Amino acid sequence: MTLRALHDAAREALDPAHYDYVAGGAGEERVLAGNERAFDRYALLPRVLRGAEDRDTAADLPGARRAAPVVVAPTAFHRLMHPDGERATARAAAAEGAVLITGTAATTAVADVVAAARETAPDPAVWFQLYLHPRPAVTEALVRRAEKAGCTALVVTVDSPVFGRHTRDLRNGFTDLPPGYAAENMRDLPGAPPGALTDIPMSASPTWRDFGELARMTSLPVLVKGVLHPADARLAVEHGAAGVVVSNHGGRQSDAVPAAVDCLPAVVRAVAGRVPVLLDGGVRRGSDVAVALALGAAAVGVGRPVVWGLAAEGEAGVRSVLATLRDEYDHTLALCGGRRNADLTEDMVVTRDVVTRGGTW
Ligand SMILES: Cc1cc2nc3c(=O)[nH]c(=O)nc-3n(C[C@H](O)[C@H](O)[C@H](O)COP(=O)(O)O)c2cc1C
Ligand SMILES: CC(C)CC(=O)C(=O)O
Repeated sequence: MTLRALHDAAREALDPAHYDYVAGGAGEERVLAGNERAFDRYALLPRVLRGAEDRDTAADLPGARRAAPVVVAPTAFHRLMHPDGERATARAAAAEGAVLITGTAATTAVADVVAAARETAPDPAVWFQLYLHPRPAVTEALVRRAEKAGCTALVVTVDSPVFGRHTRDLRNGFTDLPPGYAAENMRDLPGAPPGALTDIPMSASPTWRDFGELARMTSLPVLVKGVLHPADARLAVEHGAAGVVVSNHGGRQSDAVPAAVDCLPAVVRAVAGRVPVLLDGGVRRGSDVAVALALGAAAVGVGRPVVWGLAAEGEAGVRSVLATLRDEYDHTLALCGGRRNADLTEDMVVTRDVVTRGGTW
């Protein structure tokens, strides 16, 4: 099934309020729409006669050597989308050699997510996404939980000092998990009530100093997710980040920010090769992956398409999304005359209006 067909099947399968939770964004959903539209503006200028055989698309990421360049971005509540929930997503990602970022808002505990991944592959890469909790003891407990489970990296989301205003959720009255579901990673934490959406901490107070403390409390690599400004990318590296994820949270936080991919080149320049830069938001085809990699990303994250695959067909649906993007990307790489991700360079990305105007670039 194509990604579009999986989306349509997911819409059929899901409770409309749950569909809207995934599909929707903040405010008027301008950023949500803009993330995808931004990719439409870019075109790839191939190089020819370079030899495009024996392609190898593996990426070296923190805590994930030779991973697929397409990473599963953290998305909440997989058991609402399919009875097999995060376990299905974990098995699919492991089978496809993709990093899975599971998060604090998962409806399956991180130890069970890693165990499911290990049923499929001997050495899967599962990263754990968290927020900086107002109580440092809770943040630390989450870190230890992820370490004990066998996660190979942590991802701290920094674009959510407050919850996003998801217009559709407010309209549908979807403001918390239904009875019978919980954010399982929030159970039995020091001083934290168990598992409701509102227990998932989004403190307005953390600073780079708090991030630095977190990075020092663990030997795992710690990435920062939700950076758009190049100065913040520089600060992230200075405070010990092992990677930077350029992201506007899929248009679910501010509805006034630029498209994620449009922020990528400046962040790549600011980071200057010191750590890998990842990008998520609006990646829907292999050529989007190629554009992001050419603009300097080491890998991309996909959010909604993975959830559509899960809702439509469980583990097989997620595998199909990851395999489709991988195959399309590999094909695009060949058509660009490339054998390695690094063969895609910034000069090969042009904006379509520049081409049509016949201008110089
Ligand atoms: C349903 C849903 C839930 C999400 N939950 C989280 C989360 O718990 N933590 C987080 O850092 N990002 C979360 N995100 C944002 C994604 O990690 C990612 O940034 C975004 O989905 C990328 O855009 P895309 O959906 O266009 O691929 C969520 C996104 C969606 C769609
Ligand atoms: C439970 C939320 C923290 C999940 C989230 O980040 C989102 O819905 O965008």
